[in-house]
Amino acid sequence: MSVFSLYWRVLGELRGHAKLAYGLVVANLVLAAAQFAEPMLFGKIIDLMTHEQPNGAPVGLREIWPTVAAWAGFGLFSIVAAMAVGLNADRLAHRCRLVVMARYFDHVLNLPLSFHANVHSGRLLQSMLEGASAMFSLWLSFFRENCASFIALFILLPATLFYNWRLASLLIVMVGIFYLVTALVLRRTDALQALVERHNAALASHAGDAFGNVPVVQSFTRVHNESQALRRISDDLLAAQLPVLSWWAVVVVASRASATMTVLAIFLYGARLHSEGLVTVGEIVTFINFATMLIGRLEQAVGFVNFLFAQSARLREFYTTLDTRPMVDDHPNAIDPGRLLGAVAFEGVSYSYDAKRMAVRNVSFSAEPGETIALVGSTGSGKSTTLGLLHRIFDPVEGRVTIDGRDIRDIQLDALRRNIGVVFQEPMLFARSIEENLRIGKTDASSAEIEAALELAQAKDFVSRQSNGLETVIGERGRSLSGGERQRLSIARALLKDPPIMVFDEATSALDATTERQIQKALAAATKGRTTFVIAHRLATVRNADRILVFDHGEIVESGSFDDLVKKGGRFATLAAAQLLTPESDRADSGEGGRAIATLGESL
Ligand SMILES: Nc1ncnc2c1ncn2[C@@H]1O[C@H](COP(=O)(O)OP(=O)(O)OP(=O)(O)O)[C@@H](O)[C@H]1O
Repeated sequence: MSVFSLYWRVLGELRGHAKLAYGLVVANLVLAAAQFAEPMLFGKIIDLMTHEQPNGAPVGLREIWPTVAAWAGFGLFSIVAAMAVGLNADRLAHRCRLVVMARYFDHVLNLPLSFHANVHSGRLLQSMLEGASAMFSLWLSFFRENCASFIALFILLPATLFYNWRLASLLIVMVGIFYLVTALVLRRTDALQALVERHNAALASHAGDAFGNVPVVQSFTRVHNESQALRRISDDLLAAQLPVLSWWAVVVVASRASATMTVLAIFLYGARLHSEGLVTVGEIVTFINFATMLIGRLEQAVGFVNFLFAQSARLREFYTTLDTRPMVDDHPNAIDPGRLLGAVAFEGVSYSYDAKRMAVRNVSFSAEPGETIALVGSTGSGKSTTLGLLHRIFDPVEGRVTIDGRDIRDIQLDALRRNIGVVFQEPMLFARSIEENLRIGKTDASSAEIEAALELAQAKDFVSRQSNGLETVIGERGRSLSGGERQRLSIARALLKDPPIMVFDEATSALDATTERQIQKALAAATKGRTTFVIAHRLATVRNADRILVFDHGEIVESGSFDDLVKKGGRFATLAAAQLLTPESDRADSGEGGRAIATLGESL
């Protein structure tokens, strides 16, 4: 998108307040005309004062006061009108800034997880704030300055030809030269400005990345290296920025020089025309005022173009996100089936992230309501992708997923997700109170329901130990809680939602043995009466699953109950042997993890 079509789109954002916006444009037109009338009336006053009366007496105040009064009237009107325009423009810009921010916020929250997997959340926040504030400045400058400048340059400047075409031609030549110099500088700086923006983005993303990984930076003693890397980017940024600044300095010098030259030319040419009786002194004064005013407008216009180019990368990034369409969307005939029973079937499902390699290939299985299905297999074998297809993070490229016999693409997305509770590997809690975090599962949950969910999730004790109980605010991503406490809260949250289908995506993999045992109890409660899918690396945790699906390279290579699979002596049996049947070697190999497995192995 070119810079000017970008600007056009930014102005188009005002369409929600079209009446006020058009009113401000008309007010600008009137204001620009009044500002042009002032020098003309001033020139008239000079002419009246220098015009001798027939009796040779000097012109008195009586002869000139109506013109002076009109001049003062226009001046006063301009001040009041400019104030009214400024105030309303300010209000409009503030209102619209909040509107576009809210639109961006809603849109980003609706974008699929596959989009969020590839974009840094800090970058999205920055883009929302910077994009909206760039728009705010552009709207404000449009109504306060650019609209009046546009009218002055394209309507009133040609109109001066009717006033005195000779002096008007000088003004037009000056504006023409100014335009050429600016266009040249824009051409020269276009590529450089793009480079500046690239370095700016690199600077922001490097800093964001480092801030997000402070523990790693400190423990790996990388502070110096990270600072050095930031300085290198800063040096590149400065190297690209300096030539751009030099070119814009050329514009400033050219504008000052052309201002002085134009005033001088009007003065000299005007003096010659005056000696030939072709202009009056008042007209010369009028045109000198015109020139000064136009130069002011041109300087404003250059400042604006410079600002627009500098903001273009931010605006593009803002609109790129806003234009990203969710890959999964509601089918026009999609329905809300209410609460589902939870009979899930995958029928020949395949999915590819990059349209080259299949992450999941021809996966078929079914689960009756209330059954527990475990997905196991080596890392990267397609387990999370398979379950992502169940709650429609993305849609299959082949095959279909059904619930209660209905293709999930025929179910409204909100309705589908209301029926599926997901406990993520990373608990993902909000920097809000424990209660607010739990209520995300069910906004209108009663105190008794909250208590019951906490009890089932084995979370009641630690919550009551918090300084403010349920009111305790748990910090960014729940950092003031331990990993196990966070995980139990996320299970309680899912339990409050009370969906017929539950998905546990490696919910216990990062926990110690004691916590894992507590969470196992919570999981057992959470799965009762629901169709449950569990991704697990520790096979002890899926001992009681109704069916285990063993994944390899995106395909199901074995399926059956724990005992059947162990008896079969295939891939699962090998994995189980490594984890459960040789606890001694595990103990030696993996310390605490080994002990956990051994303990669980014994309990099986
Ligand atoms: N967002 C993504 N973009 C591109 N490829 C992806 C993405 N997510 C996963 N993949 C690829 O798809 C394949 C399956 O990944 P998936 O996460 O489903 O495996 P997994 O069995 O759940 O692994 P793990 O046990 O390590 O979580 C892998 O090769 C992975 O690299």
